[in-house]
Amino acid sequence: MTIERRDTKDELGRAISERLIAEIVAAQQARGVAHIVLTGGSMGGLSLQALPQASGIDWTALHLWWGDERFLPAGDPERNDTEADQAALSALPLPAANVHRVAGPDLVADAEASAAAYSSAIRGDKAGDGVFDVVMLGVGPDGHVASLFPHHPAQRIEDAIAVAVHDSPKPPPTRVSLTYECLCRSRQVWLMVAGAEKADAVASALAPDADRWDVPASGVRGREQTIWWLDSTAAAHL
Ligand SMILES: O=C(O)[C@H](O)[C@@H](O)[C@H](O)[C@H](O)COP(=O)(O)O
Repeated sequence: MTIERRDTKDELGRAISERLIAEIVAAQQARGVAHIVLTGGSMGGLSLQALPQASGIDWTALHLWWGDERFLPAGDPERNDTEADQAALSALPLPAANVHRVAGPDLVADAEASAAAYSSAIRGDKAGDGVFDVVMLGVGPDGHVASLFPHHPAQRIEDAIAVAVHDSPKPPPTRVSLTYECLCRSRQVWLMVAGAEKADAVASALAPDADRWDVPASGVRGREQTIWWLDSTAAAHL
């Protein structure tokens, strides 16, 4: 586990974005393809900011996924992918088929059907082992990651890649999330946190006795690397 600190949220976002480009290039060199999981939240857009100017990326060999999605129709301003589109994706020369969106109510009957379709997409992909190169996750002030919330039963689902989440404490109430099992199969997991209101969650997640039921962010790790990207205010209680 590594902690990367930067003074401000902007510096943090820039550093993440530059490192992301380096990891995409490295994955493509090593395995011919890069599978990256994006996050919503305020760090989501910041993490993508340098991509439109990146050189050295084979755009046809880059696949993008999401750690969670709000169960809303395509293009809804509240969807995590809409935010990513606006932040950078629409400016990237990426084949549309490489952008793996979570289906909303315009495409499937319910969040269960969406989670099943998303799981099949991950399983059926060329990297069908579900091993992502980098999973990026924002962390909520309550310690949630993706749509795995403290004391929420969706956290307890096993033997699944993605789950439907109902009655989310953070609106909107219906979502689809990757499971711990899937997230922790990734090579690298990055937890990206900025802001004083997250300092307690960061300290709790990094405490040696942290329990993921109480602090979901403490339960995700990469197989090769786990990086906590923190600005100075989020790191204040460490
Ligand atoms: O669907 C969501 O609600 C987001 O994906 C969520 O999980 C987010 O990443 C965190 O809440 C951190 O968000 P901020 O960085 O905006 O605080």
